[in-house]
Amino acid sequence: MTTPVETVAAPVRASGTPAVELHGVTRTYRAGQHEVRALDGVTATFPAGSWTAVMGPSGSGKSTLLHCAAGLERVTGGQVVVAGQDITTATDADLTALRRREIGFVFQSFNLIGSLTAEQNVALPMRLAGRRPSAKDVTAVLAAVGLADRRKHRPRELSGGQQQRVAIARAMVTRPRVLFADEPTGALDSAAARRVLALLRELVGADRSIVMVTHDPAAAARADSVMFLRDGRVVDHAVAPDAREVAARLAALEA
Ligand SMILES: Nc1ncnc2c1ncn2[C@@H]1O[C@H](COP(=O)(O)OP(=O)(O)OP(=O)(O)O)[C@@H](O)[C@H]1O
Repeated sequence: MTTPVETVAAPVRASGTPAVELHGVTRTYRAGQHEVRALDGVTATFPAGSWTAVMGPSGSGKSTLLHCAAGLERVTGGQVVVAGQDITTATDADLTALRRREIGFVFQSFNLIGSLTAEQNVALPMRLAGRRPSAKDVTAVLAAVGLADRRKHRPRELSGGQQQRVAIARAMVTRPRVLFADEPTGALDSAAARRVLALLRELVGADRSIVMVTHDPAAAARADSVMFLRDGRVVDHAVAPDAREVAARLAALEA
């Protein structure tokens, strides 16, 4: 029996209102006759300005945690607070507004719109929020991810690593406080993955945090701290571990 660990990542730059707080969060799914407890009382704080990796064996609840923390899924019990706002009691309209204002999302499969150019993809979140995207802002974020010269390209005309950098630019353009990344390097070769991780490192700042699910110990080691899940519970936590330590702790959980 493992005792649940209450996690507080401790990056150097932590300050102010936490990016995300989870208080006793549970999420259950009904699968036929059975109930699956994907999250089982998770309490964790993700401070402002921190980069936290979330790891654990397959089925341990990583994606569920990310979706609940980002307000993409409702929790069954407990409380989720994003940028000081309790999203568990928010109306759908408030939640959508908060997500558009405070949250960016990057997925393993990039999720770009194939018929739109890089700059049109980047401008999309602002259009969805009913704001007129400024060409200057769009160009600036594409330049920040090293793709100013690819702004007219469509996703199929870009490499996987370039597509993921467009997806990161799209997530950045609204200047969200929290960037949630679900296996952002999972579909990339090691050189492209390194570039994406270096970009994420540049993004973490006084007011911006990253919560990243990954299976890759080398990717997790780029974060400020690593939270380990098993069976829907936080069972371990490491501050600034190297890749070998991450791999060893993960192997211990998978044993
Ligand atoms: N929509 C759903 N309906 C029923 N069960 C679900 C649903 N989504 C997730 N689960 C279950 O919840 C548990 C946690 O799933 P989750 O996808 O969060 O795990 P994970 O750690 O991200 O796994 P992986 O590393 O394999 O992606 C699993 O047992 C899974 O089968």
